[in-house]
Amino acid sequence: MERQVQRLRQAFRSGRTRPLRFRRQQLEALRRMVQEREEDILGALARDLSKSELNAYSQEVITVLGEIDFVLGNLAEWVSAKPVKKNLFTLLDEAYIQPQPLGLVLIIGAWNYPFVLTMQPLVGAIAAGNAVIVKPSELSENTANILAKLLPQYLDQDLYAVINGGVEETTELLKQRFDHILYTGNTAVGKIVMAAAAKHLTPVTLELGGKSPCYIDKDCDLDVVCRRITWGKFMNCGQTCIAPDYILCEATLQDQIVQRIKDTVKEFYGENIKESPDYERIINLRHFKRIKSLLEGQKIAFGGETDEATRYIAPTVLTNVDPEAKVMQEEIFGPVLPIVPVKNADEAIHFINEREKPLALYIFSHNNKLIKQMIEETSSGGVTGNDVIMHFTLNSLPFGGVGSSGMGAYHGKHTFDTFSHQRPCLLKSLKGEGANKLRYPPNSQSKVDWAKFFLLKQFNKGKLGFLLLMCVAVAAAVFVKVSPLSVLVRRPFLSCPRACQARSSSPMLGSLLL
Ligand SMILES: NC(=O)c1ccc[n+]([C@@H]2O[C@H](COP(=O)([O-])OP(=O)(O)OC[C@H]3O[C@@H](n4cnc5c(N)ncnc54)[C@H](O)[C@@H]3O)[C@@H](O)[C@H]2O)c1
Ligand SMILES: CC(C)=CCC/C(C)=C/CC/C(C)=C/C=O
Repeated sequence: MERQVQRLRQAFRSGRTRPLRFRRQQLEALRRMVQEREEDILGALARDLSKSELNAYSQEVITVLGEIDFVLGNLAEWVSAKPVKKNLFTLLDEAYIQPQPLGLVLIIGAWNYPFVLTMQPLVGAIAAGNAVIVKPSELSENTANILAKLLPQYLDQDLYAVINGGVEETTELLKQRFDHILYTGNTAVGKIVMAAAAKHLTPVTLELGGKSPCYIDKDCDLDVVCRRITWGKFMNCGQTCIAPDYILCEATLQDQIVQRIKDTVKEFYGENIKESPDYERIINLRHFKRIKSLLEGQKIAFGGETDEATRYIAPTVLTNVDPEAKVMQEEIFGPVLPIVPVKNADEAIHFINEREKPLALYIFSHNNKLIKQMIEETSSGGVTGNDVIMHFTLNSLPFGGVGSSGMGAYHGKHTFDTFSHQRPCLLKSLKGEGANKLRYPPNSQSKVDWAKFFLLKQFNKGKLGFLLLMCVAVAAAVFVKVSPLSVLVRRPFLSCPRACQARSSSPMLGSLLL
Protein backbone atom coordinates (compact mmCIF):
# COMPACT_ATOMS: atom_id res chain seq x y z
CA MET A 1 0.00 0.00 0.00
CA GLU A 2 2.85 2.39 0.80
CA ARG A 3 4.34 1.74 -2.63
CA GLN A 4 0.99 2.50 -4.27
CA VAL A 5 0.71 5.78 -2.35
CA GLN A 6 4.27 6.75 -3.29
CA ARG A 7 3.62 5.90 -6.94
CA LEU A 8 0.63 8.23 -7.07
CA ARG A 9 2.49 10.95 -5.22
CA GLN A 10 5.35 10.72 -7.71
CA ALA A 11 2.86 10.92 -10.58
CA PHE A 12 1.36 14.04 -9.03
CA ARG A 13 4.81 15.59 -8.81
CA SER A 14 5.20 15.17 -12.56
CA GLY A 15 2.78 18.09 -12.84
CA ARG A 16 0.52 16.23 -15.29
CA THR A 17 -2.64 17.03 -13.33
CA ARG A 18 -2.08 20.78 -13.46
CA PRO A 19 -3.03 21.72 -17.03
CA LEU A 20 -6.74 22.53 -17.38
CA ARG A 21 -6.87 20.43 -20.54
CA PHE A 22 -5.77 17.30 -18.64
CA ARG A 23 -8.32 17.82 -15.88
CA ARG A 24 -11.09 18.29 -18.44
CA GLN A 25 -10.01 15.17 -20.28
CA GLN A 26 -10.19 13.10 -17.09
CA LEU A 27 -13.61 14.47 -16.16
CA GLU A 28 -14.91 13.79 -19.66
CA ALA A 29 -13.53 10.25 -19.38
CA LEU A 30 -15.31 9.82 -16.05
CA ARG A 31 -18.54 11.00 -17.65
CA ARG A 32 -18.00 8.49 -20.46
CA MET A 33 -17.48 5.75 -17.87
CA VAL A 34 -20.77 6.55 -16.15
CA GLN A 35 -22.65 6.69 -19.44
CA GLU A 36 -21.09 3.67 -21.14
CA ARG A 37 -21.12 1.42 -18.06
CA GLU A 38 -24.47 2.55 -16.62
CA GLU A 39 -25.83 -0.99 -16.67
CA ASP A 40 -22.90 -2.34 -14.64
CA ILE A 41 -23.22 0.49 -12.14
CA LEU A 42 -26.97 0.12 -11.70
CA GLY A 43 -26.58 -3.64 -11.41
CA ALA A 44 -24.05 -3.24 -8.63
CA LEU A 45 -26.34 -0.85 -6.73
CA ALA A 46 -29.21 -3.29 -7.10
CA ARG A 47 -27.16 -6.16 -5.67
CA ASP A 48 -25.83 -4.04 -2.80
CA LEU A 49 -29.00 -2.27 -1.72
CA SER A 50 -31.88 -3.80 -3.70
CA LYS A 51 -32.09 -0.44 -5.45
CA SER A 52 -34.27 -0.43 -8.56
CA GLU A 53 -32.53 0.82 -11.69
CA LEU A 54 -34.75 3.90 -11.66
CA ASN A 55 -33.96 4.72 -8.03
CA ALA A 56 -30.25 4.01 -8.47
CA TYR A 57 -30.20 6.28 -11.50
CA SER A 58 -32.28 9.11 -10.03
CA GLN A 59 -30.60 9.05 -6.61
CA GLU A 60 -26.98 8.42 -7.58
CA VAL A 61 -26.05 8.39 -11.24
CA ILE A 62 -27.87 11.57 -12.23
CA THR A 63 -26.22 13.45 -9.36
CA VAL A 64 -22.75 12.44 -10.54
CA LEU A 65 -23.43 13.30 -14.19
CA GLY A 66 -24.89 16.65 -13.14
CA GLU A 67 -21.83 17.37 -11.04
CA ILE A 68 -19.45 16.58 -13.91
CA ASP A 69 -21.37 18.82 -16.32
CA PHE A 70 -21.45 21.66 -13.79
CA VAL A 71 -17.73 21.40 -13.04
CA LEU A 72 -16.74 21.22 -16.72
CA GLY A 73 -18.81 24.34 -17.35
CA ASN A 74 -17.05 26.34 -14.64
CA LEU A 75 -13.56 24.86 -14.29
CA ALA A 76 -11.75 27.38 -16.50
CA GLU A 77 -12.93 30.20 -14.22
CA TRP A 78 -12.24 28.29 -11.01
CA VAL A 79 -8.61 27.53 -11.87
CA SER A 80 -7.81 31.11 -12.90
CA ALA A 81 -5.86 33.55 -10.71
CA LYS A 82 -8.17 35.92 -8.79
CA PRO A 83 -6.84 39.52 -8.50
CA VAL A 84 -7.47 41.02 -5.05
CA LYS A 85 -7.85 44.54 -3.63
CA LYS A 86 -4.59 46.25 -2.71
CA ASN A 87 -3.55 48.88 -0.16
CA LEU A 88 -1.49 52.00 -0.60
CA PHE A 89 1.72 50.03 -0.10
CA THR A 90 0.97 47.60 -2.91
CA LEU A 91 -0.77 49.89 -5.35
CA LEU A 92 1.84 49.25 -8.05
CA ASP A 93 2.16 45.50 -7.35
CA GLU A 94 0.34 42.43 -8.71
CA ALA A 95 -1.74 40.76 -5.99
CA TYR A 96 -3.87 37.68 -6.62
CA ILE A 97 -4.99 34.28 -5.28
CA GLN A 98 -3.92 31.26 -7.29
CA PRO A 99 -5.88 28.03 -6.60
CA GLN A 100 -3.46 25.10 -6.62
CA PRO A 101 -3.93 21.35 -6.08
CA LEU A 102 -3.08 19.99 -2.64
CA GLY A 103 -1.39 16.84 -3.93
CA LEU A 104 -2.52 13.26 -3.22
CA VAL A 105 -5.96 13.06 -1.57
CA LEU A 106 -7.94 10.18 -0.09
CA ILE A 107 -11.70 9.71 -0.46
CA ILE A 108 -13.34 7.15 1.86
CA GLY A 109 -16.92 6.34 0.96
CA ALA A 110 -19.92 4.89 2.77
CA TRP A 111 -22.23 2.05 1.73
CA ASN A 112 -25.65 3.68 1.64
CA TYR A 113 -25.15 5.69 -1.57
CA PRO A 114 -21.89 4.00 -2.53
CA PHE A 115 -21.63 5.45 -6.04
CA VAL A 116 -22.47 9.13 -5.50
CA LEU A 117 -20.61 9.35 -2.18
CA THR A 118 -17.33 8.37 -3.83
CA MET A 119 -17.77 9.79 -7.32
CA GLN A 120 -19.06 13.25 -6.35
CA PRO A 121 -15.98 14.02 -4.23
CA LEU A 122 -13.78 12.46 -6.93
CA VAL A 123 -15.13 14.91 -9.51
CA GLY A 124 -14.01 17.88 -7.41
CA ALA A 125 -10.67 16.32 -6.51
CA ILE A 126 -9.84 15.76 -10.19
CA ALA A 127 -11.09 19.25 -11.05
CA ALA A 128 -8.73 20.75 -8.46
CA GLY A 129 -5.77 18.91 -10.04
CA ASN A 130 -5.05 16.28 -7.39
CA ALA A 131 -4.03 12.66 -7.58
CA VAL A 132 -6.71 10.59 -5.83
CA ILE A 133 -7.14 7.29 -3.99
CA VAL A 134 -10.75 6.17 -3.58
CA LYS A 135 -11.57 3.68 -0.80
CA PRO A 136 -15.20 2.58 -1.23
CA SER A 137 -17.08 0.92 1.60
CA GLU A 138 -16.65 -2.84 1.82
CA LEU A 139 -20.31 -3.17 2.85
CA SER A 140 -21.46 -2.20 -0.64
CA GLU A 141 -19.02 -4.68 -2.15
CA ASN A 142 -20.56 -4.88 -5.64
CA THR A 143 -20.23 -1.15 -6.15
CA ALA A 144 -16.73 -1.23 -4.66
CA ASN A 145 -15.73 -3.95 -7.12
CA ILE A 146 -17.21 -2.26 -10.16
CA LEU A 147 -15.41 0.99 -9.28
CA ALA A 148 -12.11 -0.90 -8.93
CA LYS A 149 -12.71 -2.48 -12.33
CA LEU A 150 -13.95 0.53 -14.28
CA LEU A 151 -11.99 3.55 -13.03
CA PRO A 152 -8.59 2.25 -14.28
CA GLN A 153 -10.19 1.59 -17.69
CA TYR A 154 -11.17 5.24 -18.06
CA LEU A 155 -8.93 7.40 -15.85
CA ASP A 156 -5.16 7.85 -15.79
CA GLN A 157 -3.99 4.85 -13.75
CA ASP A 158 -0.89 6.65 -12.51
CA LEU A 159 -2.96 9.37 -10.86
CA TYR A 160 -6.25 7.82 -9.80
CA ALA A 161 -6.62 4.51 -7.94
CA VAL A 162 -9.30 2.51 -6.14
CA ILE A 163 -8.17 0.58 -3.07
CA ASN A 164 -10.79 -1.82 -1.75
CA GLY A 165 -10.96 -3.32 1.69
CA GLY A 166 -12.49 -3.05 5.13
CA VAL A 167 -11.29 -1.87 8.51
CA GLU A 168 -7.86 -3.48 8.25
CA GLU A 169 -7.04 -2.08 4.83
CA THR A 170 -8.46 1.33 5.69
CA THR A 171 -6.47 1.43 8.90
CA GLU A 172 -3.31 0.62 6.92
CA LEU A 173 -4.16 3.28 4.36
CA LEU A 174 -4.68 5.88 7.09
CA LYS A 175 -1.06 5.39 8.21
CA GLN A 176 0.04 6.95 4.91
CA ARG A 177 0.36 10.68 4.47
CA PHE A 178 -2.25 12.41 2.35
CA ASP A 179 -2.76 16.05 1.53
CA HIS A 180 -6.47 15.88 2.33
CA ILE A 181 -8.88 13.15 3.41
CA LEU A 182 -12.62 13.30 2.73
CA TYR A 183 -14.32 10.67 4.87
CA THR A 184 -17.98 9.75 4.70
CA GLY A 185 -19.36 7.52 7.41
CA ASN A 186 -20.23 7.34 11.07
CA THR A 187 -19.01 9.74 13.71
CA ALA A 188 -17.02 7.14 15.67
CA VAL A 189 -14.92 6.26 12.64
CA GLY A 190 -14.72 9.92 11.77
CA LYS A 191 -12.76 10.40 14.99
CA ILE A 192 -10.42 7.55 14.00
CA VAL A 193 -9.83 9.15 10.62
CA MET A 194 -9.16 12.55 12.16
CA ALA A 195 -6.73 11.09 14.69
CA ALA A 196 -4.81 9.29 11.94
CA ALA A 197 -4.78 12.42 9.77
CA ALA A 198 -3.50 14.52 12.67
CA LYS A 199 -0.24 12.54 12.70
CA HIS A 200 0.54 14.03 9.28
CA LEU A 201 -1.23 17.37 9.82
CA THR A 202 -3.56 16.28 7.02
CA PRO A 203 -6.73 18.38 6.75
CA VAL A 204 -9.96 16.41 6.74
CA THR A 205 -13.50 16.79 5.55
CA LEU A 206 -15.75 14.60 7.68
CA GLU A 207 -19.17 13.85 6.26
CA LEU A 208 -20.76 12.22 9.29
CA GLY A 209 -24.25 11.59 10.59
CA GLY A 210 -26.59 12.30 13.42
CA LYS A 211 -30.25 12.59 14.35
CA SER A 212 -31.84 15.11 11.99
CA PRO A 213 -34.92 16.66 13.66
CA CYS A 214 -38.09 17.52 11.73
CA TYR A 215 -40.34 20.09 13.39
CA ILE A 216 -43.96 20.28 12.19
CA ASP A 217 -45.72 23.50 13.17
CA LYS A 218 -49.49 23.46 13.74
CA ASP A 219 -49.77 26.17 11.03
CA CYS A 220 -49.03 24.07 7.95
CA ASP A 221 -50.57 21.90 5.21
CA LEU A 222 -50.25 18.44 6.73
CA ASP A 223 -51.06 16.62 3.49
CA VAL A 224 -48.08 18.21 1.74
CA VAL A 225 -45.84 17.98 4.81
CA CYS A 226 -46.46 14.27 5.30
CA ARG A 227 -45.89 13.44 1.62
CA ARG A 228 -42.50 15.13 1.67
CA ILE A 229 -41.48 13.55 4.98
CA THR A 230 -42.58 10.10 3.77
CA TRP A 231 -40.52 10.50 0.59
CA GLY A 232 -37.35 11.54 2.40
CA LYS A 233 -37.67 9.19 5.36
CA PHE A 234 -38.31 5.91 3.54
CA MET A 235 -36.10 6.52 0.50
CA ASN A 236 -33.32 3.90 0.46
CA CYS A 237 -35.20 2.18 3.33
CA GLY A 238 -34.40 5.07 5.63
CA GLN A 239 -30.65 4.62 5.11
CA THR A 240 -29.96 8.24 4.27
CA CYS A 241 -27.76 10.48 6.39
CA ILE A 242 -30.05 13.47 5.92
CA ALA A 243 -33.34 11.63 6.28
CA PRO A 244 -35.61 13.14 8.95
CA ASP A 245 -34.65 11.00 11.95
CA TYR A 246 -37.56 12.01 14.23
CA ILE A 247 -40.55 14.37 14.28
CA LEU A 248 -41.19 17.08 16.87
CA CYS A 249 -44.78 18.41 16.95
CA GLU A 250 -47.64 19.26 19.29
CA ALA A 251 -49.27 16.09 20.66
CA THR A 252 -52.61 17.02 19.09
CA LEU A 253 -51.09 16.68 15.60
CA GLN A 254 -49.78 13.12 16.05
CA ASP A 255 -52.83 11.18 14.92
CA GLN A 256 -53.29 13.33 11.80
CA ILE A 257 -49.61 12.94 10.94
CA VAL A 258 -49.72 9.16 11.45
CA GLN A 259 -52.79 8.79 9.24
CA ARG A 260 -51.37 10.95 6.45
CA ILE A 261 -47.98 9.18 6.46
CA LYS A 262 -49.78 5.83 6.45
CA ASP A 263 -51.91 6.90 3.46
CA THR A 264 -48.83 8.26 1.65
CA VAL A 265 -46.85 5.04 2.24
CA LYS A 266 -49.70 3.16 0.60
CA GLU A 267 -49.77 5.61 -2.31
CA PHE A 268 -45.98 5.40 -2.80
CA TYR A 269 -45.39 1.68 -2.24
CA GLY A 270 -48.80 0.05 -2.78
CA GLU A 271 -50.69 -2.46 -0.66
CA ASN A 272 -47.82 -4.94 -0.56
CA ILE A 273 -44.76 -2.84 0.24
CA LYS A 274 -42.45 -5.85 0.04
CA GLU A 275 -43.27 -6.16 -3.64
CA SER A 276 -42.61 -2.50 -4.39
CA PRO A 277 -39.51 -1.93 -6.60
CA ASP A 278 -39.22 1.47 -4.95
CA TYR A 279 -38.74 0.12 -1.44
CA GLU A 280 -35.21 -1.04 -0.68
CA ARG A 281 -33.79 -3.31 2.03
CA ILE A 282 -31.45 -2.96 5.02
CA ILE A 283 -27.80 -3.34 4.01
CA ASN A 284 -26.90 -6.25 6.31
CA LEU A 285 -28.03 -8.38 9.25
CA ARG A 286 -26.15 -6.30 11.82
CA HIS A 287 -27.96 -3.11 10.86
CA PHE A 288 -31.27 -5.07 10.47
CA LYS A 289 -31.07 -6.35 14.06
CA ARG A 290 -29.95 -2.96 15.35
CA ILE A 291 -32.92 -1.16 13.81
CA LYS A 292 -35.36 -3.88 14.86
CA SER A 293 -34.18 -3.55 18.45
CA LEU A 294 -35.18 0.13 18.42
CA LEU A 295 -38.83 -0.93 18.17
CA GLU A 296 -38.77 -2.74 21.51
CA GLY A 297 -41.14 -1.16 24.05
CA GLN A 298 -42.39 1.41 21.56
CA LYS A 299 -46.00 2.21 20.60
CA ILE A 300 -46.11 1.32 16.91
CA ALA A 301 -48.73 3.53 15.24
CA PHE A 302 -48.30 1.61 11.98
CA GLY A 303 -45.71 -0.65 10.32
CA GLY A 304 -43.33 -2.67 12.46
CA GLU A 305 -43.39 -5.77 10.23
CA THR A 306 -39.92 -7.32 9.65
CA ASP A 307 -38.46 -10.24 7.70
CA GLU A 308 -34.95 -11.22 8.65
CA ALA A 309 -34.48 -13.45 5.64
CA THR A 310 -34.77 -10.51 3.26
CA ARG A 311 -33.71 -7.86 5.78
CA TYR A 312 -37.08 -6.17 5.26
CA ILE A 313 -38.39 -3.63 7.78
CA ALA A 314 -41.71 -1.97 6.95
CA PRO A 315 -42.10 1.81 7.02
CA THR A 316 -42.87 2.35 10.69
CA VAL A 317 -44.12 5.30 12.77
CA LEU A 318 -43.87 5.43 16.56
CA THR A 319 -45.93 7.86 18.68
CA ASN A 320 -45.51 9.47 22.08
CA VAL A 321 -41.88 8.47 22.09
CA ASP A 322 -39.95 9.10 25.29
CA PRO A 323 -36.89 11.29 24.58
CA GLU A 324 -34.88 8.89 26.77
CA ALA A 325 -35.90 5.84 24.73
CA LYS A 326 -33.19 3.88 22.90
CA VAL A 327 -34.61 4.93 19.53
CA MET A 328 -33.82 8.52 20.50
CA GLN A 329 -30.24 7.81 21.61
CA GLU A 330 -28.69 6.85 18.28
CA GLU A 331 -29.04 7.70 14.60
CA ILE A 332 -31.83 5.43 13.37
CA PHE A 333 -30.57 5.12 9.79
CA GLY A 334 -33.59 2.95 8.96
CA PRO A 335 -37.33 3.13 8.14
CA VAL A 336 -38.49 3.95 11.68
CA LEU A 337 -39.95 7.39 12.40
CA PRO A 338 -40.48 8.36 16.06
CA ILE A 339 -42.81 11.25 16.94
CA VAL A 340 -41.79 13.14 20.08
CA PRO A 341 -44.52 15.55 21.29
CA VAL A 342 -43.47 19.08 22.29
CA LYS A 343 -45.61 22.01 23.44
CA ASN A 344 -44.45 24.52 20.83
CA ALA A 345 -41.59 25.73 18.66
CA ASP A 346 -39.65 27.10 21.62
CA GLU A 347 -39.68 23.72 23.29
CA ALA A 348 -38.60 22.15 20.01
CA ILE A 349 -35.69 24.58 19.77
CA HIS A 350 -34.69 23.73 23.33
CA PHE A 351 -34.97 19.99 22.58
CA ILE A 352 -32.75 20.33 19.51
CA ASN A 353 -30.14 22.50 21.21
CA GLU A 354 -29.82 20.08 24.12
CA ARG A 355 -28.49 17.44 21.74
CA GLU A 356 -25.56 16.97 19.35
CA LYS A 357 -25.65 19.23 16.29
CA PRO A 358 -27.48 17.28 13.58
CA LEU A 359 -26.48 16.93 9.93
CA ALA A 360 -29.79 18.40 8.81
CA LEU A 361 -32.74 20.25 10.30
CA TYR A 362 -36.22 20.41 8.79
CA ILE A 363 -38.97 22.86 9.71
CA PHE A 364 -42.48 22.81 8.26
CA SER A 365 -44.70 25.87 8.67
CA HIS A 366 -46.66 28.47 6.71
CA ASN A 367 -45.02 30.95 9.09
CA ASN A 368 -41.76 31.90 7.38
CA LYS A 369 -40.84 34.02 10.40
CA LEU A 370 -40.99 30.94 12.59
CA ILE A 371 -38.79 29.01 10.17
CA LYS A 372 -36.22 31.79 10.19
CA GLN A 373 -36.41 31.96 14.00
CA MET A 374 -35.70 28.22 14.31
CA ILE A 375 -32.80 28.51 11.87
CA GLU A 376 -31.48 31.49 13.84
CA GLU A 377 -31.74 29.76 17.20
CA THR A 378 -30.38 26.30 16.34
CA SER A 379 -27.38 24.79 14.56
CA SER A 380 -27.13 21.99 12.03
CA GLY A 381 -25.05 20.96 9.02
CA GLY A 382 -27.77 22.15 6.67
CA VAL A 383 -31.44 23.12 6.61
CA THR A 384 -34.38 22.66 4.30
CA GLY A 385 -37.56 24.58 5.14
CA ASN A 386 -40.89 22.98 4.19
CA ASP A 387 -39.20 19.96 2.64
CA VAL A 388 -36.54 17.36 3.42
CA ILE A 389 -33.22 16.36 1.79
CA MET A 390 -33.48 18.90 -1.03
CA HIS A 391 -30.60 21.14 0.16
CA PHE A 392 -28.38 18.21 -0.92
CA THR A 393 -29.38 18.68 -4.54
CA LEU A 394 -28.29 22.32 -4.90
CA ASN A 395 -24.54 22.25 -5.50
CA SER A 396 -24.22 25.98 -4.82
CA LEU A 397 -24.94 25.05 -1.18
CA PRO A 398 -21.96 23.57 0.68
CA PHE A 399 -22.98 20.12 1.92
CA GLY A 400 -21.56 19.05 5.26
CA GLY A 401 -21.99 18.77 8.98
CA VAL A 402 -21.15 20.71 12.10
CA GLY A 403 -20.01 19.49 15.51
CA SER A 404 -20.51 15.73 15.75
CA SER A 405 -22.22 15.61 12.33
CA GLY A 406 -19.00 16.60 10.60
CA MET A 407 -16.66 19.34 9.43
CA GLY A 408 -15.93 20.85 6.05
CA ALA A 409 -18.24 20.61 3.08
CA TYR A 410 -18.36 19.81 -0.60
CA HIS A 411 -20.47 19.82 -3.77
CA GLY A 412 -19.83 21.96 -6.84
CA LYS A 413 -17.19 24.63 -6.34
CA HIS A 414 -17.08 23.80 -2.64
CA THR A 415 -15.43 20.48 -3.56
CA PHE A 416 -12.93 22.26 -5.81
CA ASP A 417 -12.10 24.64 -2.94
CA THR A 418 -11.87 21.77 -0.44
CA PHE A 419 -9.23 20.07 -2.57
CA SER A 420 -7.34 23.28 -3.46
CA HIS A 421 -4.85 25.52 -1.71
CA GLN A 422 -5.83 29.14 -2.26
CA ARG A 423 -2.28 30.48 -2.68
CA PRO A 424 -1.86 34.24 -2.00
CA CYS A 425 0.60 35.82 -4.46
CA LEU A 426 2.11 39.31 -4.35
CA LEU A 427 4.49 40.28 -7.15
CA LYS A 428 6.51 43.43 -6.51
CA SER A 429 9.04 45.32 -8.62
CA LEU A 430 12.69 45.86 -7.70
CA LYS A 431 12.12 49.54 -8.45
CA GLY A 432 10.71 52.08 -5.91
CA GLU A 433 13.12 50.95 -3.19
CA GLY A 434 12.84 54.40 -1.66
CA ALA A 435 9.37 53.60 -0.37
CA ASN A 436 10.78 50.75 1.70
CA LYS A 437 12.66 53.16 3.98
CA LEU A 438 9.45 53.34 5.95
CA ARG A 439 9.77 49.70 7.03
CA TYR A 440 13.54 49.47 7.41
CA PRO A 441 15.30 50.20 10.71
CA PRO A 442 15.95 52.50 12.40
CA ASN A 443 12.30 52.96 13.26
CA SER A 444 10.93 56.36 14.26
CA GLN A 445 7.68 57.97 15.32
CA SER A 446 7.47 59.58 11.89
CA LYS A 447 7.72 56.19 10.20
CA VAL A 448 5.07 54.78 12.50
CA ASP A 449 2.85 57.76 11.75
CA TRP A 450 3.25 57.17 8.05
CA ALA A 451 2.54 53.48 8.49
CA LYS A 452 -0.66 54.41 10.31
CA PHE A 453 -1.57 56.76 7.52
CA PHE A 454 -1.04 54.16 4.87
CA LEU A 455 -2.48 51.14 6.66
CA LEU A 456 -5.07 52.23 9.22
CA LYS A 457 -8.32 53.63 7.92
CA GLN A 458 -9.04 55.62 11.07
CA PHE A 459 -5.74 57.40 10.71
CA ASN A 460 -5.91 58.34 7.09
CA LYS A 461 -9.59 59.11 6.54
CA GLY A 462 -9.08 62.77 7.39
CA LYS A 463 -5.83 62.90 5.50
CA LEU A 464 -7.10 61.61 2.22
CA GLY A 465 -7.00 65.10 0.77
CA PHE A 466 -3.42 65.40 1.89
CA LEU A 467 -2.65 62.12 0.21
CA LEU A 468 -4.21 63.30 -3.02
CA LEU A 469 -2.08 66.43 -2.74
CA MET A 470 0.96 64.24 -2.21
CA CYS A 471 0.14 62.20 -5.28
CA VAL A 472 -0.20 65.37 -7.31
CA ALA A 473 3.12 66.53 -5.91
CA VAL A 474 4.81 63.24 -6.76
CA ALA A 475 3.30 63.32 -10.24
CA ALA A 476 4.51 66.88 -10.68
CA ALA A 477 7.99 65.93 -9.45
CA VAL A 478 8.13 63.02 -11.89
CA PHE A 479 6.91 65.32 -14.66
CA VAL A 480 9.59 67.84 -13.78
CA LYS A 481 12.24 65.13 -13.95
CA VAL A 482 11.21 63.39 -17.13
CA SER A 483 9.25 65.69 -19.43
CA PRO A 484 11.12 67.77 -22.14
CA LEU A 485 8.52 70.52 -21.60
CA SER A 486 9.56 70.65 -18.01
CA VAL A 487 12.42 73.05 -18.94
CA LEU A 488 9.77 75.73 -18.87
CA VAL A 489 8.87 74.99 -15.26
CA ARG A 490 12.04 73.49 -13.88
CA ARG A 491 14.06 76.72 -13.90
CA PRO A 492 13.07 77.75 -10.32
CA PHE A 493 14.38 74.40 -9.08
CA LEU A 494 17.64 74.45 -10.92
CA SER A 495 19.24 76.75 -8.36
CA CYS A 496 18.25 74.35 -5.54
CA PRO A 497 20.49 71.24 -5.02
CA ARG A 498 18.79 67.93 -5.79
CA ALA A 499 18.58 66.91 -2.13
CA CYS A 500 16.63 70.00 -1.08
CA GLN A 501 14.06 69.54 -3.82
CA ALA A 502 13.05 66.25 -2.27
CA ARG A 503 13.67 66.76 1.39
CA SER A 504 10.54 67.93 3.07
CA SER A 505 8.88 67.77 6.45
CA SER A 506 8.07 64.22 5.45
CA PRO A 507 10.96 61.78 4.94
CA MET A 508 8.37 59.62 3.24
CA LEU A 509 7.68 62.13 0.49
CA GLY A 510 11.40 62.76 0.10
CA SER A 511 12.17 59.07 -0.23
CA LEU A 512 9.39 58.66 -2.70
CA LEU A 513 10.92 61.29 -4.91
CA LEU A 514 14.49 60.01 -4.75
N1 LIG B 1 -22.62 13.23 5.71
C1 LIG B 1 -22.76 12.43 4.66
O1 LIG B 1 -22.65 12.82 3.50
C2 LIG B 1 -23.05 10.99 4.90
C3 LIG B 1 -23.36 10.18 3.83
C4 LIG B 1 -23.60 8.83 4.05
C5 LIG B 1 -23.53 8.32 5.33
N2 LIG B 1 -23.24 9.14 6.36
C6 LIG B 1 -23.19 8.63 7.70
O2 LIG B 1 -22.43 7.45 7.70
C7 LIG B 1 -22.99 6.52 8.65
C8 LIG B 1 -23.31 5.24 7.93
O3 LIG B 1 -22.17 4.86 7.31
P1 LIG B 1 -21.23 3.72 7.99
O4 LIG B 1 -20.27 4.35 8.91
O5 LIG B 1 -22.08 2.61 8.48
O6 LIG B 1 -20.47 3.34 6.72
P2 LIG B 1 -19.37 2.24 6.57
O7 LIG B 1 -19.54 1.16 7.56
O8 LIG B 1 -19.39 1.95 5.15
O9 LIG B 1 -18.01 3.02 6.95
C9 LIG B 1 -17.64 4.11 6.16
C10 LIG B 1 -16.21 3.90 5.72
O10 LIG B 1 -15.37 3.84 6.87
C11 LIG B 1 -14.55 2.69 6.80
N3 LIG B 1 -14.39 2.21 8.17
C12 LIG B 1 -15.33 1.60 8.90
N4 LIG B 1 -14.83 1.31 10.12
C13 LIG B 1 -13.54 1.75 10.15
C14 LIG B 1 -12.48 1.77 11.11
N5 LIG B 1 -12.65 1.26 12.34
N6 LIG B 1 -11.30 2.32 10.77
C15 LIG B 1 -11.13 2.85 9.54
N7 LIG B 1 -12.07 2.87 8.58
C16 LIG B 1 -13.27 2.33 8.89
C17 LIG B 1 -15.28 1.70 5.92
O11 LIG B 1 -14.37 0.83 5.28
C18 LIG B 1 -16.00 2.61 4.94
O12 LIG B 1 -15.19 2.86 3.80
C19 LIG B 1 -24.23 7.16 9.19
O13 LIG B 1 -23.93 7.80 10.41
C20 LIG B 1 -24.55 8.21 8.14
O14 LIG B 1 -25.29 9.28 8.68
C21 LIG B 1 -22.99 10.47 6.18
C1 LIG C 1 -33.56 14.37 -4.59
C2 LIG C 1 -32.97 13.35 -5.46
C3 LIG C 1 -33.67 12.98 -6.70
C4 LIG C 1 -31.79 12.79 -5.19
C5 LIG C 1 -31.12 12.89 -3.89
C6 LIG C 1 -30.62 11.54 -3.57
C7 LIG C 1 -30.11 11.54 -2.19
C8 LIG C 1 -31.07 11.56 -1.10
C9 LIG C 1 -28.81 11.55 -1.98
C10 LIG C 1 -28.30 11.58 -0.62
C11 LIG C 1 -26.80 11.41 -0.61
C12 LIG C 1 -26.40 11.49 0.79
C13 LIG C 1 -25.80 12.72 1.27
C14 LIG C 1 -26.68 10.44 1.57
C15 LIG C 1 -26.41 10.39 2.97
O1 LIG C 1 -26.53 9.29 3.52
